[in-house]
Formats: sequence, structure tokens, C-alpha cells
Amino acid sequence: MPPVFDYEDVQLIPNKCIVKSRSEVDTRVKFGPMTFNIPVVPANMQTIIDEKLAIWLAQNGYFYIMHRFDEDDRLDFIKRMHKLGLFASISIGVKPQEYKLVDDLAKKNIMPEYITIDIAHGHSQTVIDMIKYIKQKLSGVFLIAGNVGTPEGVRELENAGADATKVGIGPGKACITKIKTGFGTGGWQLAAVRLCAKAASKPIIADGGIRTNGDIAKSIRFGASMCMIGSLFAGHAETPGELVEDEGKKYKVYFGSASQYQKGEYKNVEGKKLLVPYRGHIEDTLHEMQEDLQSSISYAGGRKLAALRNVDYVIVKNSIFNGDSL
Ligand SMILES: NC(=O)C1=CN([C@@H]2O[C@H](COP(=O)(O)OP(=O)(O)OC[C@H]3O[C@@H](n4cnc5c(N)ncnc54)[C@H](OP(=O)(O)O)[C@@H]3O)[C@@H](O)[C@H]2O)C=CC1
Ligand SMILES: Nc1nc2c(ncn2[C@@H]2O[C@H](COP(=O)(O)O)[C@@H](O)[C@H]2O)c(=O)[nH]1
Repeated sequence: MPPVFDYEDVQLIPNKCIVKSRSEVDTRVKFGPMTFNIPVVPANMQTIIDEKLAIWLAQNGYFYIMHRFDEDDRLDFIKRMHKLGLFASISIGVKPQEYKLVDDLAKKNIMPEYITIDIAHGHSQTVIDMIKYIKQKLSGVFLIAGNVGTPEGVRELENAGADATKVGIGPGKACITKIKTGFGTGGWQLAAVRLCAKAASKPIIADGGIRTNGDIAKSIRFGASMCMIGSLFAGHAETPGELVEDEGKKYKVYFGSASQYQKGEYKNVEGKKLLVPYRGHIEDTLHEMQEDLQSSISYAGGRKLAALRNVDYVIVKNSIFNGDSL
């Protein structure tokens, strides 16, 4: 097994700066048929994304993936986004009724720009079958599949026809998979991203475990094209988790997609609910992420995202924060 490490164990090493101002640095990323402001997508979870936020993100140059938990509304959601002149990006599962959605879309010639197959254990025949079905019925769609945590998983999903794979089994903040099953990439997610990216011939999304803006730069360094983020977005006015107040402080509810709160029953639960401090408007956070990434790229000695890919790094086991926090 190669060395494993996580976000907090790594520091990237600066190169000579080639820009006069960080404002010269370009953080845009081409992902599938479109180009986005930053390589970040809010998690396709019910407390992170809803239609209102999806519209705002699409209108403002950000990628989004709608969650799959309003099952019956997805076809109409695509139509509404297209009517507004915006791209449509939905999630799908693998249960029998999901095949009916694909059939309906094909029959009515409604083609979302992006579909994400969103399953806990994505390295499975059910996902491979769904990839093949979607590619046969909706060949123009950019298809993301996951989640996986191994190079073998990436290769099999790519070979089945996925255009991108999503990497991360259990590193999420609302995740208890690592505790309940003993499996996953929790604690070594960044190393898993690296291994998967080396095996990939198509883009990968680093999903889960991102706790600071600097982790976005680290994900790109280790091969991700896009970062999926839940907890860092959960505390905003625009994210749909419930707002609660406790002893004069504001919080937003964030729960896992495999939690009891999502499922409505305690069965195969692999997610939990937590409160995340309220932190204002998502526009400000996205702006700060972009500024921080511009700074990261300047430290890498470049002016585009690609500069991050080649920087050296050191592994400094759990010591970079020196007891500090944001
Ligand atoms: N990234 C991560 O680490 C994780 C993410 N999640 C999120 O939770 C949500 C629910 O996921 P999921 O439970 O897959 O979705 P579903 O509840 O839609 O289950 C999809 C299908 O996969 C089966 N299934 C689920 N887990 C396994 C497994 N470990 N082995 C074999 N079959 C399995 C289910 O059957 P049955 O339920 O009968 O087994 C079902 O038929 C998703 O949004 C997912 O992204 C959940 C856990 C981990
Ligand atoms: N094991 C579980 N993972 C989950 C669940 N719901 C979502 N997720 C994953 O977490 C990331 C977000 O991670 P974060 O560290 O940024 O908060 C999300 O994109 C999913 O992949 C769950 O119930 N169990």
C-alpha cells in the first residue's frame, strides 16, 4: 500500500510568483460541456441544494448537482431549468423506478446536460448497468458516477461509460459509514483521490472531507478536477437546512443522505444529523473560495488551475494547524 495521508497532513510548497496581483489569476475549470468559475460543487444533499439555489448557481457561473430525493419532480425540474435557459444537472439512483425516469426522458427527448449516479457503494454491477443504460438511452448527457474509493472502481465505471467518477467513501462530516462498517477513505481521503486520479483517464470529483478552502487547492494538486462540498456550505442562508437558534447563536441543520432524517426510518443508517454554525450568504463564501484559490495558484507559481498540479508537497502528519483554527 502506498503512503496514505489526509488534507490536514499535507502542505504544498511555494514556487516563485509570476503575477503582479492575485486578481490576474484564472480559477475557471472546464468540466464536461461547460466552464465554471471555480472547481467546486455543493453536495447533492437535501440540506445543501434546492431549486432556488440551483438556479442562482447556474445563473452565476457555478456548477450544481440537484439531489435525487424529490424523485417525481426531476423531469419537470429539467424542463423548468431549460425554460430559464439554464443547464440541468440531476442525480439518479439505481432502483427499478430510476430506469423509468431514464425511459421517460428518452421518450420525451428531454436531455439534462449532467446526470450523476449517486450511490453509497458505487463500485457495483447495479451502477455499471445504470451507466450503460443511460449512455444507450441519453447518449448526449455528461454522466458522473460514484462513489468509489479505489483505482479499480474508477476504471470499471469509466470502462462502463462514465464521463467522470466521484471519489470518497465515508470522509464526509455527516458520515458514519467509517464507524458502522469499518470501511472507507475516511482519514486518508486525499491519498485516495491521488490513487484514483492516477488510474483515471477522465475527470474525478473529490467528494467529502474538505474542511478549509486550502483543501480545494490540495484536491486539485492530487488530481481532482472538481470538489464536492457539503458541511462547508451547510451554514448559509441559501442552503435549505433548517435554521435553529440556541442560546442566542444561529445554526443550520445538516444531515446525511443515508441518515434516519433523510430516510424517514432507522434502516441501514450510515449518516447523522448535526448543527453547523450559521455563516451568512453563500455568495460571500464562494467569492472567498475563489480569492483563496487565486492565492493558492499564485503560490504555485502560475496563473491557471493547472499550475497546482505540479507543485511539490510535504507530509507533516497532523501538525500544520499548530493548534490554530480559522
Ligand atoms: N459517499 C459516501 O460515503 C456515502 C454516501 N451515501 C449517500 O447516501 C445516499 C443513499 O445511498 P444508497 O444507500 O446507496 O442509496 P439507495 O438507498 O438508493 O440504495 C441504492 C441501492 O443500492 C443498494 N445498496 C446500498 N448500499 C449498498 C451496499 N453497501 N451494498 C450493496 N447494496 C447496497 C440498496 O439496497 P439496500 O438498501 O436494500 O441494501 C439499493 O438497492 C446517497 O445519496 C449516497 O450518496 C451513503 C453512504 C456513504
Ligand atoms: N457516509 C455517508 N456519506 C454521506 C452521507 N450523506 C452525504 N454523504 C457524503 O458526504 C459528502 C459531503 O461531505 P462533507 O465532508 O463536505 O460534509 C457528500 O457529498 C456525500 O458524498 C451519509 O449519510 N453517509
